[in-house]
Amino acid sequence: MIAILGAGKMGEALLSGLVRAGVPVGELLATVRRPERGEALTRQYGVRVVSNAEAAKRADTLILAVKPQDMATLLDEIAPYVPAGRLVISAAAGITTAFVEARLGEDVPVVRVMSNTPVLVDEAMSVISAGAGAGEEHLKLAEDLLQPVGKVLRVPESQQDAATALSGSGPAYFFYLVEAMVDAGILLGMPRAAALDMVTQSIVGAAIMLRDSGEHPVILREAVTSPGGTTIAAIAELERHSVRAAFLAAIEAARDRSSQLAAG
Ligand SMILES: NC(=O)C1=CN([C@@H]2O[C@H](COP(=O)(O)OP(=O)(O)OC[C@H]3O[C@@H](n4cnc5c(N)ncnc54)[C@H](O)[C@@H]3O)[C@@H](O)[C@H]2O)C=CC1
Ligand SMILES: O=C(O)[C@@H]1CCC=N1
Repeated sequence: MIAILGAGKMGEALLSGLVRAGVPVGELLATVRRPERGEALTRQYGVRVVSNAEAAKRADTLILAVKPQDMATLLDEIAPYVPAGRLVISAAAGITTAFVEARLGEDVPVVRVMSNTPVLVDEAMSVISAGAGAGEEHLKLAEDLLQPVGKVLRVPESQQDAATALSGSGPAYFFYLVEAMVDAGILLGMPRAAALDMVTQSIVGAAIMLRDSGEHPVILREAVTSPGGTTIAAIAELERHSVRAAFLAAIEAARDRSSQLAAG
């Protein structure tokens, strides 16, 4: 039995992925704060919604998907019901495995995962790390759960805040870029729907080339950039506005914010 505690946006995305991956819905439990939310999840997926205490008692694997700020309260609530050896997977940004172990006991194996919303289309990037009490078998269990919904990478826990900043938040940067490019299309007099189509297909095509060609992004960009042409005119403006430096600073800020989240 697998329980998702705090089935909000990320929890529901993971839940839907597990269902698509063929986990029988009878093997899944969810917990929520608002009853209407629970009813909606049961209606859509047929999942049983239970209390945190019941989920902690019954499930072999607990996936914690509440906001970092709500994690201490949730852990204190379930601590009396989580027996030694139960696998706990924390999906919250910034929450360390030590934070979870300190509240559930050192004999509870904890795996920290940072996934992202493309889990909804089975294209997640999930980055996992083992806590002090978790071993190969626990990492393998977490991998087996996450592999059907995307790619899984193991990293040392010291790199989790960086992974959160890069791939956890990553989809938001691309959506932001798409918004900005569509605005540019509007500025040039393009209808919004057509602009969105052009930008979306360009980002999908570029992403697939990047993933499937094995080529370095610089090579792919150079192939688009003709001498004296249009692309270099645009790149010159991006450089003039320090867009590369802005990305470095932005992702560094996200990493720093992730490392502060456990403090509330
Ligand atoms: N949204 C995203 O792109 C990503 C989010 N995350 C992480 O996933 C976690 C959840 O984020 P979201 O899904 O965006 O937030 P959310 O607010 O949509 O989901 C959290 C859910 O937990 C519920 N909740 C809070 N306390 C509870 C309790 N004691 N018992 C039962 N349910 C409780 C809330 O009612 C809410 O529905 C966060 O820790 C975040 O850092 C990680 C990667 C990506
Ligand atoms: O913005 C956040 O804090 C969460 C973590 C990674 C993506 N969304």
